[in-house]
Amino acid sequence: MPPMNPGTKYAPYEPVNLPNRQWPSKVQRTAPIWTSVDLRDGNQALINPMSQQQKLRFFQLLVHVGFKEIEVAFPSSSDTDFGFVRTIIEQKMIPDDVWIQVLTPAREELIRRTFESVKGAKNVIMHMYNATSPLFRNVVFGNSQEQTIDLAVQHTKLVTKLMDEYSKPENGGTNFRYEYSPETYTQTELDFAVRLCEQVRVAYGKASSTNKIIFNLPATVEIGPPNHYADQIEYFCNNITKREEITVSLHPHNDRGCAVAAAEMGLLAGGDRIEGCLLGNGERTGNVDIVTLALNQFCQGIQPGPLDLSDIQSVVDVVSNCNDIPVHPRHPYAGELVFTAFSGSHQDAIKKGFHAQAQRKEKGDHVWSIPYLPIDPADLGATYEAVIRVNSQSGKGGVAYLVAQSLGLDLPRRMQVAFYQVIQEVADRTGREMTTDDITRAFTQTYHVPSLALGKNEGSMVLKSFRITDDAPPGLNGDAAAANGGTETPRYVRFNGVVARNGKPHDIEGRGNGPLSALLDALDAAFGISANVREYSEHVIDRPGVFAPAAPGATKTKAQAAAYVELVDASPKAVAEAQSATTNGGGAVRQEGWWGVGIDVDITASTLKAVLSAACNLESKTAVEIATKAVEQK
Ligand SMILES: CC(=O)SCCNC(=O)CCNC(=O)[C@H](O)C(C)(C)COP(=O)(O)OP(=O)(O)OC[C@H]1O[C@@H](n2cnc3c(N)ncnc32)[C@H](O)[C@@H]1OP(=O)(O)O
Ligand SMILES: CC(C)C(=O)C(=O)O
Ligand SMILES: [Mg+2]
Repeated sequence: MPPMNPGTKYAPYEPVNLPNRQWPSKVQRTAPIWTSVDLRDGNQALINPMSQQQKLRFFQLLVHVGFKEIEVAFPSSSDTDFGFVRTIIEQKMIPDDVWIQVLTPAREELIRRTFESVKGAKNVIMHMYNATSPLFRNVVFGNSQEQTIDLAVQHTKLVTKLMDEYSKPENGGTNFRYEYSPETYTQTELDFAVRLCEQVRVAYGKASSTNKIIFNLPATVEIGPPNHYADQIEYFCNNITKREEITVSLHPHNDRGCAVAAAEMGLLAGGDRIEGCLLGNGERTGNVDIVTLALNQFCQGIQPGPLDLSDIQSVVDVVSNCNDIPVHPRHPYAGELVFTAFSGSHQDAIKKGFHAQAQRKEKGDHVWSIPYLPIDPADLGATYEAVIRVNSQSGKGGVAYLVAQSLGLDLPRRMQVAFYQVIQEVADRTGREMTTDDITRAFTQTYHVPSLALGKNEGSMVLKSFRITDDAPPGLNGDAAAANGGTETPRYVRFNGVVARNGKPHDIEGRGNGPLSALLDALDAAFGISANVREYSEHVIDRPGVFAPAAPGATKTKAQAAAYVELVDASPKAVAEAQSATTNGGGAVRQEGWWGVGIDVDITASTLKAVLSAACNLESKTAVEIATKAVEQK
């Protein structure tokens, strides 16, 4: 069968003749009026429309989020909808500054029923619609253009009359505004739609600059690209008279997946107001998603009016529960995975971005600028925990970021590589994502860092006590330093200490030009562990985390220091092997290094502990096994 030719089946949209269009060079600087239609358009699209209880819960969320206009029902459709409107009015659940909106078709009995439903409410937007496109005129109503205008005009006059009645104090004293929707606006001839709205405005007779009539221009079905919608809105704004008495409202649906873009371009084209649903529920592919729209504005530095989405998880919970539709994990801003980077290069950039941002902040620059994160997750109530997650696609940057976040440790770059290799191996062996908890446990166990929170693994050699004393041949240390200006002099020290080896205490002793080399000398003498230091660094732990509270025995006021040491095996056997590998390989072969970490309030003690931690790993060469066990034993 030959492939179907869509050109014979589907008609393209009709471009708008708008040679001097202005909207493409405009920039949005203010928030529109936001109107939620979750409880009407969203509700009518559900497999099971919401119960009274669910509608109440949803309504409370909408009020809490800050909506001042809420389409609460299609009251003539069912007892549930009618009853819901009565409940929120009679139980005084509508804040004084909130306008409820109710939708009715242009049918007399349904309009009357709709007015009955809102009796006694303080502020009501009465919303009437009829479809206006040729397809609907011909197929659904069998109406000409003039008959369609007549339908809208006659029923608008009825609306005006009923508004007069229901606004009398004895009938409830309601304040009314009128909204009219030429349903299927985007498929209607534009000049006809404008002519129709002009006549509706005249029939309404109450529009003024302080009581604007709302013309809601729906993309009932999204049939063209977003620039087409914008052209249609700009055309309407240019051609309707008394623009100052009109609120132009946008009501995009998402059939082509472009509702957010259509709304944004429609605002540039002159729209004042948006009707949409939280997280994009609604007929077929949904109404425009107000969460996305509002947060798109927020991260352009625009306060999205009264809307407060700083607790996005509550929004997700209520919306998905009431609609009984889950939120996609990649839904903009709200999905579970939208702040998460698994891949190594993204993690590396994010980690560097956070570091640079902290430095800029110290200089008073607070502007958010982090690679791959268009918005600060904290602004939506999300934790940074979600930002970086580690699996087999992750790199050293991500692992180091999690260690820094959970333990407050800034690993030296080459140690990041070493620990990353351990974690990669563990991820491959276990075949699953490494959680922050997994990585934290693996780290503390691999480097033998005892922690109150994470239990003990002190390794096979534990420092119990120590003393460092000057041990210079006569004339060196202080004397020689004084003699040559106090700068270049080697300083000889003696280490005396007790190290428990596999639980058994040993008095050990050594000499060197500093505490670190003196301890290495002692380890060689006592246990035959011969090693050289390749890298050493230290820092104060100044971030909240597992090690921020003082360790047992530490004074509360003194911060802990972290020391990192990399040792290489200096035994004659290892040195000979390295030499022969270099000779046979034709180039310098870098010997494997073994890292250790020490944490203590005393900087010398943290250094000595780091040496012992590295020495344990050098001796046992089982870092990956230890880490795997730590993860699996959880
Ligand atoms: C794009 C939108 O979202 S529009 C909103 C749509 N939402 C809903 O329809 C949800 C609630 N609706 C309902 O509960 C029902 O449809 C009701 C109660 C409004 C009406 O029910 P029914 O009287 O059984 O009519 P039904 O739903 O079949 O509507 C079709 C009739 O209404 C007419 N009609 C449709 N839209 C309109 C309108 N906007 N104004 C006037 N008449 C209309 C049709 O021409 C048709 O008339 P006919 O029976 O003489 O041929
Ligand atoms: C009732 C109207 C505004 C509507 O929901 C639509 O056209 O999509
Ligand atoms: Mg709609």
